[in-house]
Amino acid sequence: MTERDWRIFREDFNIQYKGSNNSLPMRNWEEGNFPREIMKAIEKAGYKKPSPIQMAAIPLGLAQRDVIGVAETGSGKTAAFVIPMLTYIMRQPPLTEVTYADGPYAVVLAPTRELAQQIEEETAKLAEFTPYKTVSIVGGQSIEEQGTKLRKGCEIVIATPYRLIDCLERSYAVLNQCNYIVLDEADRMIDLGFEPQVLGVMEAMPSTNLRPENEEDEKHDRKAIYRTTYMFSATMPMAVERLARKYLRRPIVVNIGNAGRATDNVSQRVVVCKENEKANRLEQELDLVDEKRAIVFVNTKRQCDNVYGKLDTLGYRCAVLHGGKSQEQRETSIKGFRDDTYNILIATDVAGRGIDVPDVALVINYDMPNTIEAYTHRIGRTGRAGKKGTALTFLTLSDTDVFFDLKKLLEDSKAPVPPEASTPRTHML
Ligand SMILES: Nc1ncnc2c1ncn2[C@@H]1O[C@H](COP(=O)(O)OP(=O)(O)OP(=O)(O)O)[C@@H](O)[C@H]1O
Repeated sequence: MTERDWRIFREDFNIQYKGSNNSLPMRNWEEGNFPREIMKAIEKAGYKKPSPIQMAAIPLGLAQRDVIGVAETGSGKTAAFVIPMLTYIMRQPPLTEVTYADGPYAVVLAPTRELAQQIEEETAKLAEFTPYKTVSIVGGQSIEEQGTKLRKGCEIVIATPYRLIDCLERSYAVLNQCNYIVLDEADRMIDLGFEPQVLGVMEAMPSTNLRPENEEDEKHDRKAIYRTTYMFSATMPMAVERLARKYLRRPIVVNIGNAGRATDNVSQRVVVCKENEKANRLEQELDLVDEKRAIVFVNTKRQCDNVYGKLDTLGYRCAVLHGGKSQEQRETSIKGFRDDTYNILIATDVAGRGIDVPDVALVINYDMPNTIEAYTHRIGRTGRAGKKGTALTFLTLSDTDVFFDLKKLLEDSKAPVPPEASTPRTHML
């Protein structure tokens, strides 16, 4: 293809690069030249063709370039970093009883337990035909058991930052030969105050393989191993850019679509109402959705239990997901929502990020979140993998702080803006 053809190809898939990049997008899986074990897993997963973020980011990971990936929710970011990660590991000497002691070859950090476990499932799916072991290191489970699993050795660790730092400090984990790190939902990890722990993990990795500051000093030996850092998220605030400047070497920014914009597959509706009208409206909406899957987001654990109590009494098949529940209760809720034991999940923002349950038809913001980023991630739980979805938000006079950002996002998405939500804040007060 000519340069003009490539430009048209990038425009068709809304792929934008920033940084000195000489890798071309991967138009189909065959162009990735992956080991056959990985191709077999991709075929078994039913991934007919790569999604745009995979087309752009996978070739960069294969070339061991540092990548900042910014894409809409539900666009396939997980496979976009897992596939090059597995290919990188397959290029390393197989680990043995002895060399396992130097730790894993790769680490993936995620902000929440649920997202870490979902990444572990996607990794297990894609690594099915390889001999590689993955250990999940998240809170809410016994750290001693996790230490035992780590001592047995693994190629990949998927972790939440706080628990991994705890394991490093107790010498349950070492990262002496880890040259591949992924920071998924990086903005959320910073929001949650995990920056010190993320820095601690980066510092525990060998610095000998950092790509040189200037390109001329790069080794021109194709077999050279450089540390690869992948940073992914659907929004990219300043704090994350600062982290990238500190730890990534001449990263290539891959932007698919307009970062932070709600996906086009989600039709958004906003209803302005009073707090005491929400329960009735919720019932009306759930009756319309019939037995399809719906997620109802609320802002507090108390509200979560309150809405659950109302719906359970009315006979709805519903479950709750919030930080006040035990890890076992949270896993039961997610598992039951996946296997259709429940078709309604009532959740706080712990489920808002990165949770991927197929065929969620409706997301209801029973409470409007406090930030527009949280709104974007919540509604991204529907309209995934190219399917359509609906998001309905109840807005009250106590949400005026976010009216302006919401109105702008709705206008950008060409979604209807209720007249009450478009009046200036002073008037509302
Ligand atoms: N190439 C593909 N073809 C079809 N389906 C895919 C492909 N890649 C990933 N998927 C599926 O799409 C869904 C969304 O993938 P994933 O969870 O990685 O999205 P994401 O961009 O990480 O979303 P989030 O921002 O919520 O983390 C998953 O069910 C995954 O199995």
